[in-house]
Amino acid sequence: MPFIIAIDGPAASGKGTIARALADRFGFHHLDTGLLYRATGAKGGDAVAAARTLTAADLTREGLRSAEAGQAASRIAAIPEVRDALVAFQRHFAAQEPGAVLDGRDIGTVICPDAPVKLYVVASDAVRAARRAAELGADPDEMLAQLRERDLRDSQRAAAPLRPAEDAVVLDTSALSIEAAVAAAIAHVERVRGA
Ligand SMILES: Nc1ncnc2c1ncn2[C@@H]1O[C@H](COP(=O)(O)OP(=O)(O)OP(=O)(O)O)[C@@H](O)[C@H]1O
Ligand SMILES: Nc1ccn([C@@H]2O[C@H](COP(=O)(O)O)[C@@H](O)[C@H]2O)c(=O)n1
Repeated sequence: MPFIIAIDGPAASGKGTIARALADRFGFHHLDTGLLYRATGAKGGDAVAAARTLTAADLTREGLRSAEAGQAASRIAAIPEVRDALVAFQRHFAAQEPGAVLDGRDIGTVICPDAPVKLYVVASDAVRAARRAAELGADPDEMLAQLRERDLRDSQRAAAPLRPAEDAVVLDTSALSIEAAVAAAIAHVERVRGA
């Protein structure tokens, strides 16, 4: 049976960084599920049709990591039919041997509710804005406003809102280096796997 690691949390909290490192460390597959929503939003037109016809090529479109693509993704991610269209792909991905790491907003709550490891990665608003500003070469105040707007929309939507699963372990990376955050995540996975 594949070992599934579900990682959720608000924007720029460090989910993807930790997810990639865990996949690397344990030899698991990794899926950044935010990319599915970014690619769907970037296709334009009818979002439900875009989600239903998403291809691998759509995921390589230029500009998907931009702040604008993140905002567009968050708007279409509130549409239940868009989310429904992306569920099967994510669950199929998660079923790969020897295991998979998926990061997003609803992995522990909706996509893989039985995952043995669920991490909910957080960091303070100011830290997240500073990290994203450095990453995109953007203004930290502008990033702060955008992150807050996106988090609010993601956590208040009716369909699969952003929230920790009841059995998720919260990892606050505000004061942690990337190395320290990854080490904490690896230690948790090893505890669960050894249990
Ligand atoms: N512990 C950390 N210390 C310093 N910088 C970090 C840390 N974790 C992540 N970063 C940096 O912060 C930025 C955001 O991290 P990352 O992309 O992993 O966040 P995310 O939660 O996956 O974001 P999103 O949900 O928007 O995809 C990246 O530039 C990353 O290198
Ligand atoms: N499982 C997920 C993943 C993402 N979203 C939405 O997509 C937006 C972009 O995600 P990033 O992780 O790439 O920043 C995000 O703000 C969510 O609205 C989602 O709903 N569920």
